[in-house]
Amino acid sequence: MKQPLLSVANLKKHYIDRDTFFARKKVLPAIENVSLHVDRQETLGIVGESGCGKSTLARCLMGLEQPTSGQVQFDGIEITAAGPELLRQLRRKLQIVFQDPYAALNPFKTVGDSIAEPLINYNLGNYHERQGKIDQLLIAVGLKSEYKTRYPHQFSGGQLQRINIARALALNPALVVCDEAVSNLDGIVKAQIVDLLRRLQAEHHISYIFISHDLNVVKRIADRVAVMLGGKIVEILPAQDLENARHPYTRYLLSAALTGDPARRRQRNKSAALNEAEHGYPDILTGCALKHRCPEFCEQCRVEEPLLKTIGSIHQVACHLIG
Ligand SMILES: Nc1ncnc2c1ncn2[C@@H]1O[C@H](COP(=O)(O)OP(=O)(O)OP(=O)(O)O)[C@@H](O)[C@H]1O
Repeated sequence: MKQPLLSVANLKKHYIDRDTFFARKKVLPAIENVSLHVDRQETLGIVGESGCGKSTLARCLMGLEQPTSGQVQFDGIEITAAGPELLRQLRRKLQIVFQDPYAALNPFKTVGDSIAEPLINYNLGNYHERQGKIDQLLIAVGLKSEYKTRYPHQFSGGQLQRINIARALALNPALVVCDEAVSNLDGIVKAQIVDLLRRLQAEHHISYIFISHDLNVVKRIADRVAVMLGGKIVEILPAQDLENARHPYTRYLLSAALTGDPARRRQRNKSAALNEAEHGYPDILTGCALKHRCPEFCEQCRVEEPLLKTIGSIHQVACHLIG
């Protein structure tokens, strides 16, 4: 059997919140027992609402943050046990694209200099070779090579994200983590960047971890989708099976993603009204919100007492969406 490019086993990250006034410590479990893998040239989508632990997971996978426990193996090498030099070498193959394309670039540097930065850090090529590589990268992401002398403020958000992608590709990575990389972009530009990522994947044989709170975008790019809730992965399923997902939280996310369709929205309003009449809660979250009335649901999504707070806020979001 082929070894996955990335495998994660029982990963946990707990933050400590120190209350200086009362000198007390509170443990904040950001991620809990996460296990997953990413194959070569595969895109794993990670979806979940704000605060569910997606970015913390990304930072732990990249070796940017030390997990509390668990293992992350990249290309057969244990990242969590790697020393600084090994980590530096591994990072060549592991890149990240962040949400805010402007903040990710130095406003005082030309975009050419920003793209050249990783090449200089790893001592790759001389000045002329690097200029050639910058030209190639800009063209690969659909921009003109002349743009390399311009500054970030001279570009649109979509163009800036293309520049960030070019920089992420400079070291020929095997895995790129896209952490809400298209969330700040408008509809058509978002779709163009997703298409660009897919083309680059085919051309450069890259794997992606594509993190987003937007299931519609994830469906467009991912081969498999991991659904996160309260720091845990509640299910991982092939993207083509999403519509038939059985897990109530995945169904809730699908339902929230459908709010743009007026017919579906009316249908949901009707079923929510029926459920509200019966249980006092909308259908999607009946089980979670009414834990004690529906233990079967809670067992299914492994909801524990501390998570009920998160569920409570999700419930409010759902009520809001249903209107
Ligand atoms: N450095 C930190 N110290 C303490 N708590 C943290 C820290 N970073 C994240 N957290 C907490 O961990 C939880 C998960 O945060 P995280 O940013 O990973 O969520 P997320 O799903 O990426 O959310 P968003 O989509 O809003 O960025 C949150 O409750 C957050 O407050």
